[in-house]
Amino acid sequence: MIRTEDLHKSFDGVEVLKGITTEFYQGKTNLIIGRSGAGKTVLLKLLVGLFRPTSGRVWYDDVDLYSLNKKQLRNIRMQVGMLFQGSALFDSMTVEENVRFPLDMFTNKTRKEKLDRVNYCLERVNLEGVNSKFPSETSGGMQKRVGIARSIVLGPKYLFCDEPNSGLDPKTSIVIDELIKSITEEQNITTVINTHDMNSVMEIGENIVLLSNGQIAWRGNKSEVLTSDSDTLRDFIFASPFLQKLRSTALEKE
Ligand SMILES: Nc1ncnc2c1ncn2[C@@H]1O[C@H](COP(=O)(O)OP(=O)(O)OP(=O)(O)O)[C@@H](O)[C@H]1O
Repeated sequence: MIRTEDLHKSFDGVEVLKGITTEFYQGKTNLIIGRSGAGKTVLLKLLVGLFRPTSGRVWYDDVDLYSLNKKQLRNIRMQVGMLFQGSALFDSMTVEENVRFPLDMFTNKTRKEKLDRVNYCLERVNLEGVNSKFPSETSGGMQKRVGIARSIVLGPKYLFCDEPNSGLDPKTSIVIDELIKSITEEQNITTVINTHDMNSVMEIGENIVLLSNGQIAWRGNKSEVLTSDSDTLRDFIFASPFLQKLRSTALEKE
């Protein structure tokens, strides 16, 4: 589990996060949602340790992230997988080399052990046999799956995904969402996903944190979305008249 405790973050005196206290559960897909500028990326960066909070704490289970020295931080980082927006693959490396990269960086495994692990992860994302292709020779959805294989190659306890569906069509997005959810469950990972995607909210929203103006405006799961009486949530999720009508119809049928 990851827990934040009264997290504040300011830039040049402007407060962007105003006291975030919440929990992200193990074995679940935890979603951070909210309008542009709400503070989602800043929160994700604080969770990963890319920014320091102005005040407050981030707990990885019983470890206080911002009290760690460099060596302890490196140990925690080895337990963290990251899936970046746009996949962030190295263009000059093959798929195999991309997925192997964290193993080369952080482990002393033999070449054979690394290859076995890479092949296992590629198989897990249904990409066996593409080892020698370059990212430019694969589709956006395949690149995303290579990114997922790379993010799980070290067997992370914690997985952070920044807009995993950006640039993907709705069907491929669902495939990626389902893949992240099933890997999260099967490997009991604490997965935190920053997303704008309403399909993701309704498909894999097991613990949803809605940020608005740097604060938590609502928290719940996908089945609570439809019936919530939070105005902020309703304005965000059911932004179009079409979706508002769909919601009213669903509520009438209850
Ligand atoms: N490094 C920074 N320095 C100064 N201000 C920043 C910095 N990073 C973010 N901000 C500000 O923090 C606020 C929240 O930004 P953030 O990127 O977290 O929003 P977001 O919810 O992720 O939006 P989007 O969905 O558009 O990515 C914005 O007003 C932004 O300008």
